Amino acid sequence: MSTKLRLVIGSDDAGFEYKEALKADLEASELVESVTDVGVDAVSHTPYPSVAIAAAELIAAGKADRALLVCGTGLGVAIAANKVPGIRAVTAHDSFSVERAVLSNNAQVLTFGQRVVGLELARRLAKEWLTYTFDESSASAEKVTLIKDYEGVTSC
Ligand SMILES: O=C[C@H](O)[C@H](O)COP(=O)(O)O
Repeated sequence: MSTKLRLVIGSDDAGFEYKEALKADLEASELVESVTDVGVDAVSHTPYPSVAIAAAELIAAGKADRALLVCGTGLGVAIAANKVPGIRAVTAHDSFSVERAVLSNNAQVLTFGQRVVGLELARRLAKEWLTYTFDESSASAEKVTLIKDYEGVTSC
């Protein structure tokens, strides 16, 4: 079985430039199997909740492993993605939080704010994000299970 990641990437208009730059980086990574772009493109103006929910639903359906989403702050896409059952989405603009988002929280969705973080830092954080894998036997796993139990979703 391949251990490479099936990724989804998306943004609203406010995150479009970063989304395009990050997409190119992810597509070039040897840790990535595929990158599915759920928009926006250069002409569409889909609002951030629609993009984030579309991305999160691909993960919830088992069609992707993780998503990287960008809006103005990273907050709106995280809020929207978290409405999809089984999804854990976080905004993180520092290296330690990105690490813990995976290793502590088993978050499948990472979000950035184009109006908050510099592009080169976002690119570096995304690169680091790919290297982490949640350990189901870790002490963190039972805490994540409490979240799953509350939701009543076991598939994600
Ligand atoms: O969280 C929302 C995002 O930052 C979005 O890109 C901008 O939203 P707004 O236009 O409602 O401020």
